[in-house]
Amino acid sequence: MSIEIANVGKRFGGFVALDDVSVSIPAGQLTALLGPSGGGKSTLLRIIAGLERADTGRVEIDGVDATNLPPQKRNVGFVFQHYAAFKHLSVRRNVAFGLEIRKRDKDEIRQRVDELLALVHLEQFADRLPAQLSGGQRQRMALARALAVEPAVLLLDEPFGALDAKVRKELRDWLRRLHDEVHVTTVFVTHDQEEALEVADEIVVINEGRVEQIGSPDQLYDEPANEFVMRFLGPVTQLGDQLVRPHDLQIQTGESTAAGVPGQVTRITRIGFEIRVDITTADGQAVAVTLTRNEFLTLGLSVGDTVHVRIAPNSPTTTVADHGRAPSLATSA
Ligand SMILES: Nc1ncnc2c1ncn2[C@@H]1O[C@H](COP(=O)(O)OP(=O)(O)OP(=O)(O)O)[C@@H](O)[C@H]1O
Repeated sequence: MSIEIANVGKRFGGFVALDDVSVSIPAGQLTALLGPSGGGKSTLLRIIAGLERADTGRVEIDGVDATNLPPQKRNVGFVFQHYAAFKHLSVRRNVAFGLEIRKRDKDEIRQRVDELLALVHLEQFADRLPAQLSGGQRQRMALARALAVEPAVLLLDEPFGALDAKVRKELRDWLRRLHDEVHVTTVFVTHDQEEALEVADEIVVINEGRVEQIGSPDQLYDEPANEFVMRFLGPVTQLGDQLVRPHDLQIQTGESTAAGVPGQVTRITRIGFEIRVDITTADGQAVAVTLTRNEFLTLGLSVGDTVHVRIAPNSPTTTVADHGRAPSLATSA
């Protein structure tokens, strides 16, 4: 089911948490709300769920005005970062909970829970207690429980936030596959740009209560709407007044290649399979370039070499208004 958020505003006392936010989420899509901490992502998710009231604006779910509907009338499933399972109930009973309180038929519940446990790959853990599961398994149980009542919309607030990097990555792949199978309209909150870029069909970048950009991962990466989006989605460096990704810079050596900005290599650092080359331009600007190992070896660079740096054709760039800003390699999040 589709979700339509129109001109939503929310204040906490004098603090503006959401400022005139409008987002259309088509049915069946996997959408990420991405942004820095405190930007308003969770508040927006809670407003969609009905756990929080918007001060202004409208929320429609499947074409129906849900702005004033209580959470239980919205047909949404919700999973938080720190999921509270019933500790004394087995995994099976936890997943069955929503169906039991809806007084569904016993056989129907059993069949549905079996299907769900298979879907989240927890069949062999059905009779364990939540405390006997790993963090990742517990999150999968939480998702099975949220899916049990067949919500029209699944809302996930940093569902993998508390887990270690490897498990997060596994669950990310798994969420993508699950979504491809089940196609329930899903909105998840994350502050991790890699997670959003890898998993989502569409990303809503939210910062300081406002939508900075909405687009597919490719659109955001290739056509960032502004400096904030460019910086937030990955490492950037600055050449002149242009903000650019370090791997979109080209280094040229030799006399005949005067195209580009002259500079001197100040440092060479190997980072895994990439090489980072720090260059100080003739104007004194510090620029970071990343090269593949092969590019680096072909160029045969050493510290102290004089080179020219230029932006590769068709690379995404944004113009930086503030020239005084630190031009070094910076990653957000
Ligand atoms: N109930 C509340 N009372 C007062 N302020 C609140 C309340 N809930 C949220 N806020 C404030 O509103 C802002 C947005 O919070 P929100 O949780 O939506 O951000 P977020 O983008 O989800 O951040 P995080 O990734 O840290 O969860 C924050 O500055 C927060 O302190």
